[in-house]
Amino acid sequence: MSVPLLAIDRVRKAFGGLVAVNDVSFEVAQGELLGLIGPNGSGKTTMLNLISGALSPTSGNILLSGQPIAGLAAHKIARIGVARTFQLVRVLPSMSAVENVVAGAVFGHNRLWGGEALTLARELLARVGLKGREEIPVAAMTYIDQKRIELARALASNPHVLLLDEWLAGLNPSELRIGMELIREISAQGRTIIMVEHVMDAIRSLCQRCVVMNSGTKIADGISASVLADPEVVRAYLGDDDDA
Ligand SMILES: Nc1ncnc2c1ncn2[C@@H]1O[C@H](COP(=O)(O)OP(=O)(O)OP(=O)(O)O)[C@@H](O)[C@H]1O
Repeated sequence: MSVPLLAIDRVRKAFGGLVAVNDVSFEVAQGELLGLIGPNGSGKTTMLNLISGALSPTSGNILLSGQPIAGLAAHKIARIGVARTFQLVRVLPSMSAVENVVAGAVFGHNRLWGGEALTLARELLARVGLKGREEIPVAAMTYIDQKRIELARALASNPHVLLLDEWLAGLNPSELRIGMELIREISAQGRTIIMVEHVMDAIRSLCQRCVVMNSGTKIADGISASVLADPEVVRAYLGDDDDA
């Protein structure tokens, strides 16, 4: 059997007495676009923080192409090939769009410098729909454009795995369509993606498979259409602010 690109193996994260991630295991295949869903506070962002190295697990293993990465510093994991976007966009506001993306190329897995980094940054900005706006300071750009920049910056490191933390949140309906199309395109180019998302239409339409967490525990893992119809999953969401 071939090694999965990413293996989460009985990963646990406790904050004092609160178990935010409770012995969760799942695998992600090369090229897969996996949805990671669950009600508010179910442990999704904590899981992304464990994969990207912002947090160390209390126990369990995380393997990227068979190599253990759990507990390594975030910058090391970035170099090995994991990039992410954040729930609240994190861009460098005083810098231009292209400078932000160059930063991703310089510090990530790819590590390009100078002209090469600049060329890649311009290509990626065009790909996310920002051609002609490369030199504008990020602070002067709209929210969706800042999200595009953050995505381009993550892609600039040419990551093996791209983690999207509610990348579609806060977009209006027409921006949402554009955003979904962009994720679809990036996935079609073969990039492996885990997307944490509350927009269920996006999960249904983009992710063939999804993993569901509730109170830190994995409660479902499978084909999105059947997982979303699973009574336990529906129950987990009842009473939650699912804005889908
Ligand atoms: N650094 C931390 N210290 C203490 N508790 C934390 C920390 N980070 C997360 N938690 C707690 O862990 C639980 C899971 O939080 P997490 O942010 O992972 O959930 P989530 O599924 O991403 O939620 P949402 O959909 O609302 O973003 C919550 O109870 C949260 O309060």
